[in-house]
Amino acid sequence: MSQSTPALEIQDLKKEYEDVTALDGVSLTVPEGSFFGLLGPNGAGKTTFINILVGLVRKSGGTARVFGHDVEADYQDARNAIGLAPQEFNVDRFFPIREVLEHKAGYHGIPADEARERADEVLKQVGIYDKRDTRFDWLSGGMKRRFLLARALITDPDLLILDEPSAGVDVQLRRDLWDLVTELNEQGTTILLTTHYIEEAERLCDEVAILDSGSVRAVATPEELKGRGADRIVVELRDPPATMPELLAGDDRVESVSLDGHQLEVTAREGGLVAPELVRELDRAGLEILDLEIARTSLEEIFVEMTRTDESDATPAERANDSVGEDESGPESEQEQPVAPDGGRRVEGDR
Ligand SMILES: Nc1ncnc2c1ncn2[C@@H]1O[C@H](COP(=O)(O)OP(=O)(O)OP(=O)(O)O)[C@@H](O)[C@H]1O
Repeated sequence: MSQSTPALEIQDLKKEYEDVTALDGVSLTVPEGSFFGLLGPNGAGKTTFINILVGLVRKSGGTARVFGHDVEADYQDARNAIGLAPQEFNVDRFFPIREVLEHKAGYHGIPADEARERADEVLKQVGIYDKRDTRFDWLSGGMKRRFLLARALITDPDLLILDEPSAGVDVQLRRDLWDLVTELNEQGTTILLTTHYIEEAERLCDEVAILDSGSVRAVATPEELKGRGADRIVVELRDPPATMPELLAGDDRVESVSLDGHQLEVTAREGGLVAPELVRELDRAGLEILDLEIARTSLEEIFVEMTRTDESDATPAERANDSVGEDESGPESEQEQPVAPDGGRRVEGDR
């Protein structure tokens, strides 16, 4: 396997704002070409992390390199490699959006005629070319998001950073954004995405880091993370016995077995592998199965589990920060059922 320079190499990165520790020694490697998700609750340190990469915030310690360029010692090269679509609408509001893009391109050293071409190209790419002579203020909320993406793409960056791109956008735009960034990633652009929509990370990212209170809790593929939670196997029995024979004895993947009426419920890691063994044992015991369902743990549940403990000890500053995240439409999977709320769930397990 060829060894390319990682898009991001972060070692022991720290940031303190007076008495708040926003980053508490973050180490991460984002391989070139990957689609990497940075997940974390409000106040976890995601924006601080991004702002250090683009030179808006000065780190208190550690190192951060973008394609090998140190974000401080080699600031210009590091910055030129990044296209950032930020959370806030920090745009020059008084110029037609095409001009804003041309200025930005010029700032990065792209000659004027090329800048115009490039501006048109990215406006078409994000689907707002017909608004090219409109000023930013007059765009709809969704168009503003599209524009931020266009502005991030104007320099044809090797690393595209999307900070909460789906906040407050409708389903159609979200899909469009997903298609566009997937295509960019397939063409070789490395993507760093921060999101509160776990479904988004699950669909798009090949690797995610879970950041909580300034520390990385886990780095893994969404699939691996889901594998760390307990799945639920629910079996409906035709004639449940008065006393259930012991099932799955000695299988250390199994966390609980319970019978409620006709319904037998087993919680276990690797539910898909445990289920056939359960079926064999029930069969041997002469118990007829009417229905069987396996509910896999969602990434959402894993995420909530990993970040829950610290929520109650959040500092007032952290809690206050909760209100910063502008009126979001809320998590999409509130209806998810909790699995095995017994504190016994393995979330850090490394198999
Ligand atoms: N300029 C600042 N001065 C003081 N504290 C700050 C500053 N910026 C951020 N913080 C604090 O640092 C911590 C991390 O904030 P940050 O904005 O990086 O989190 P986040 O993960 O991006 O949150 P969100 O999801 O709400 O955007 C929070 O406790 C926040 O209150």
